[in-house]
Amino acid sequence: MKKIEHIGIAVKNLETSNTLYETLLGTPPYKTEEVLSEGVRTSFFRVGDSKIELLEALNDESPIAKFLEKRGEGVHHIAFAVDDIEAEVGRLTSEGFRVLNETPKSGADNKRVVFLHPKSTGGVLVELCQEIS
Ligand SMILES: CC[C@@H](C(=O)O)C(=O)SCCNC(=O)CCNC(=O)[C@H](O)C(C)(C)COP(=O)(O)OP(=O)(O)OC[C@H]1O[C@@H](n2cnc3c(N)ncnc32)[C@H](O)[C@@H]1OP(=O)(O)O
Ligand SMILES: [Co+2]
Repeated sequence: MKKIEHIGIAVKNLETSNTLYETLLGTPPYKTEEVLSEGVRTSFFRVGDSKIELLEALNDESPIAKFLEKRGEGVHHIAFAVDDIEAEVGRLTSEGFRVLNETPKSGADNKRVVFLHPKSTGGVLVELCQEIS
């Protein structure tokens, strides 16, 4: 794992939270993107070498909608950058972690992503992401 690539935060309203985080971080979001396969609209803020990813649900089936209903707004996942996502999936599977999607899927901001179930990681949803070159 190279670094914390981003921290994902579930929000009810992206525009409202964009304003809040722009004031908090002193910088505007550098991009907004929809990832339809995840049912999310997301915006990204740079923080040093890492990022904050705000996530708004696009529909009721979105994992973000379910999370908001159960837990309310707040930290949803931590994403780690990796060089070789298939190798990391193999390593973590053999260590007993529960991988939610063994085949990487398309994420936001030009990444392939894999999630680990929070029940296998001490209650934190973990995302692995590899930059698409
Ligand atoms: C923008 C694209 C991409 C990127 O490029 O960065 C993203 O970040 S997309 C982000 C949204 N997508 C995902 O989250 C995909 C992976 N998530 C899932 O597959 C599911 O959300 C889940 C983690 C498997 C949970 O789904 P489900 O089992 O249907 O929900 P439950 O509510 O029943 O949860 C079961 C259990 O797990 C706890 N939980 C759920 N979400 C989280 C979480 N984010 N962090 C910590 N714990 C979580 C939940 O509370 C339940 O526990 P108990 O209440 O103790 O049973
Ligand atoms: Co993410």
